[in-house]
Amino acid sequence: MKPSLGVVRLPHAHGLDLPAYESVGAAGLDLRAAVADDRPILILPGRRALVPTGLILEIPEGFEGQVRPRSGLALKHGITCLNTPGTIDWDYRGEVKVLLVNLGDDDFTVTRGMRVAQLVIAPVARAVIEERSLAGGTARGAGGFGSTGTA
Ligand SMILES: O=c1ccn([C@H]2C[C@H](O)[C@@H](COP(=O)(O)OP(=O)(O)OP(=O)(O)O)O2)c(=O)[nH]1
Ligand SMILES: [Mg+2]
Repeated sequence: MKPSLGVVRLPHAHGLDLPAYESVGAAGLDLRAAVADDRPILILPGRRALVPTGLILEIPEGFEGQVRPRSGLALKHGITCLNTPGTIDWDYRGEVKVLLVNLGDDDFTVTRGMRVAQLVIAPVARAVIEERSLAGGTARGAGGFGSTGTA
């Protein structure tokens, strides 16, 4: 069964489309910038900006929201999410915001309604924490960071 995602639109998101899957198989819902028409956000190269979505989400317990970059913005403009994937906890009831960073060479302007990121709703496991002393060995052991070779 599909989880239902509650979406509350704050006043500055009125008139903007709700997050939507842009194709039948899209994993992510595109998130739009809820900046005012006359207050676009300018992100200079190397700088970051917190972009409001104007949305409060009610994510069902047992799920999380992952705020991920859009590949088109990354490829064309070097715009990505700094803390990718951003984590939206199911119990968060503040406005969802997108932390963009400009890794490109040019200024980038975020305008009202621009699709700046995408939100993936994913199941999340919460572990029971048990403190232990290390018991069983594994073939990998402590090998990592390329220990299995490069080719
Ligand atoms: O890209 C993001 C990442 C987080 N959040 C919100 C929802 C999330 O539930 C909350 C906390 O995020 P996170 O746990 O990543 O940040 P923190 O630095 O650990 O803050 P906190 O101490 O509030 O958990 O901030 C966003 O709106 N956008
Ligand atoms: Mg946290």
